[in-house]
Amino acid sequence: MATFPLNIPPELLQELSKYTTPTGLADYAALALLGGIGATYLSKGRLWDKPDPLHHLWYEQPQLKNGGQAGSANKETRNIAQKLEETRKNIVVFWGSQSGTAEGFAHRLAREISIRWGQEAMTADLSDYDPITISEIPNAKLAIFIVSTYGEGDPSDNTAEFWGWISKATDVSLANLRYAAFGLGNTNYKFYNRVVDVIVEGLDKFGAQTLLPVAKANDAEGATEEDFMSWKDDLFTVFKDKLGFQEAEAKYIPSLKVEEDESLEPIDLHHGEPNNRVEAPKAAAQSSAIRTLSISDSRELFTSSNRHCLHMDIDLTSQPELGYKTGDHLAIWPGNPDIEVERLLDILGVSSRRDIPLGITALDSATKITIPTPTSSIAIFRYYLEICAPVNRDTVRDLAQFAPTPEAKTYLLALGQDKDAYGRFISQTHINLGRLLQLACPDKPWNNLPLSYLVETLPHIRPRFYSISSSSVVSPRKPSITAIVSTTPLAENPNELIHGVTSNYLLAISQQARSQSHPSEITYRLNGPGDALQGGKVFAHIRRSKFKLPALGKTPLVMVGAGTGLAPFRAFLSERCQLLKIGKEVGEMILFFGCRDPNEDYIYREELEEMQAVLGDRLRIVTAFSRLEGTPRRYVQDRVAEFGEDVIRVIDEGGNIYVCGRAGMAREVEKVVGQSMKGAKGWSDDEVNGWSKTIKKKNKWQEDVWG
Ligand SMILES: Cc1cc2nc3c(=O)[nH]c(=O)nc-3n(C[C@H](O)[C@H](O)[C@H](O)COP(=O)(O)O)c2cc1C
Repeated sequence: MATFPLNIPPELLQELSKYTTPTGLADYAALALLGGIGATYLSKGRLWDKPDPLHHLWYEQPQLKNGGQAGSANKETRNIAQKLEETRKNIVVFWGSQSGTAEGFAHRLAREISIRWGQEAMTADLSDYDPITISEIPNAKLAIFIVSTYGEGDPSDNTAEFWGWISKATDVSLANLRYAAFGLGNTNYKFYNRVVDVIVEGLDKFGAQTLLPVAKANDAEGATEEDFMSWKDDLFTVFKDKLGFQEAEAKYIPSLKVEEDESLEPIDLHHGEPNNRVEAPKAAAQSSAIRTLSISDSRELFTSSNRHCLHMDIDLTSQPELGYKTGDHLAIWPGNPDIEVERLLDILGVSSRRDIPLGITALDSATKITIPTPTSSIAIFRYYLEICAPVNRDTVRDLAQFAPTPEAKTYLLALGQDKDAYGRFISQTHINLGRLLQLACPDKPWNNLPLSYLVETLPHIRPRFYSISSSSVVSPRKPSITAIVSTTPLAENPNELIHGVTSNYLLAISQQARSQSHPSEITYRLNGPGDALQGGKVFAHIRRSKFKLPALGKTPLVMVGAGTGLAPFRAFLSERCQLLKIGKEVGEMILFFGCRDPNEDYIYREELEEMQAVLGDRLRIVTAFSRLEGTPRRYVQDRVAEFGEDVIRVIDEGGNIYVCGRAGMAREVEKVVGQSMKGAKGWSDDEVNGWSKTIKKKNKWQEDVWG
């Protein structure tokens, strides 16, 4: 074993030596010393996928917040059959969801099953129950699975345990289980809807009986919502024709009570602080708890007509327990813009009662409350519910029953009737709830629309994830993020802009620091609940990622990034510069970077040039510009194809390949590298596929991609 210039406890050294090659460890030991972060950095790379003996050094264990009822299901039975029995439910809708879509579908489905089909149904977070207990669900009951695929064909955090069980279980009989399954995915990803496929394969293998063929939503087509609704129609046909369920008029029956309670003191309320109590246990293995973090610096990397790109440094000094590793993600919890919050309060007629304490209670023991209670309507609309998203067609039809006038009712029923017409309407308007209510009935408040309906129906605010663009060695206490501010003109009405919730919230913070207003004059309560965010702070947490540099500095790298997909490579390169500065060997690197125009959105250009000067011919930067006047459009995948020979040589020499950006781009890159492999080695398609599977398994090909 190499000797270490660090004060590392012997037991830690012994543990580390199991996972890391001596040379690689030496590189990072030296770096760690330089970065002033001690031995903790040594856990990067290979330790990642092993049980992490150093976990506590990096990631604070999530802390549950006292008070409130949210998450109470965790204390209850983990046997789903027992839970169904205790709560007298006939149907369980399990959900596995990362960003909330599958979860929202599960709640909607369970409610519709109860209301329209008179069947007692409950939803269940897959992580709340022991997987084996599905084998005890009696044949008279039904289980429905709604699960999304994430990462690279991976389960969501809350599906991980169930997935592990169903993939590995032996000797299980599910002969009693009757089920239906729906998957959420996107064909831009290589492993399209893999999670639902694996789950269904497992259920069938163990003898479960399916009610109807598995169905899948494809987000690439923007059709997730309509795919879900048509599967739901098919399921309901089975209910009627095969199971003989009787259909009743769909009338809202609340499963929650949301009630004003003036006896509560404001000090006891949840004013909008994020819901660690619910979020933390689900994400415990992957994430830190949600914290209040300062933005120490922010600047615009570029500004064009309706595009901004922000660089922000986050300060971890007030959170000594919190750390990150190069390649991790930072999750930002946004607040909704004032204009939409006010619109909803007004249209519901609750503006003057916005601060009155609200208690939320479950009306039956199978209902889990996921908004912290007690709270207030202003907190609910500003911080807990996703009020800016376009309204789905099911909700449009549902809302008709609460309409203040017969005309508004007729309008909503007609609007929600036709799938294609509604699709066109949404692409022209991207209409959110407040705007829809205003459109349907501009003159009267919607007094009959219960808050409980909105709490049950609207998706809950989720954080947005950003790939950290700094190196944890170079900048251990200041992770940076690089955020493109999303402002999309409506396809059919380019003067109307759709503002991305989190990125515009970040832009407002950044503008405030410069005493300027948001360019579209959108305002937010930037001081946060109870002024917790005063002075440019955000609610945020750090999420572990598998996107990691190899342990050895001399391992060659190919990096392919488009737009803000450059973010993690800025981190990788600065880390490698640091290695070189301390006399370590650094391998060859090729960075492919794509953007529109070098004069518009070539982010971090000067920094890259400086790093190029340090790294010399170890780094080659290959650019692709898609909108440079007078030149043909070029994308990163075109450049990777051009440099195919070099890419293959680097891979053959043991190099790693990294891709960061949109999933569609990542697929194109994979295609062109496959073609280069075929040309160079005379391989067949099968051989290329086999090779690509193997190098991904070995973490030699890693992706950090999004929709
Ligand atoms: C980072 C990321 C990775 C994804 N990976 C996959 C994938 O490997 N396969 C797939 O079919 N869909 C993938 N998707 C698409 C999601 O499954 C899809 O957007 C789904 O609607 C999300 O549902 P949820 O909100 O319930 O998690 C991915 C989406 C994101 C943002």
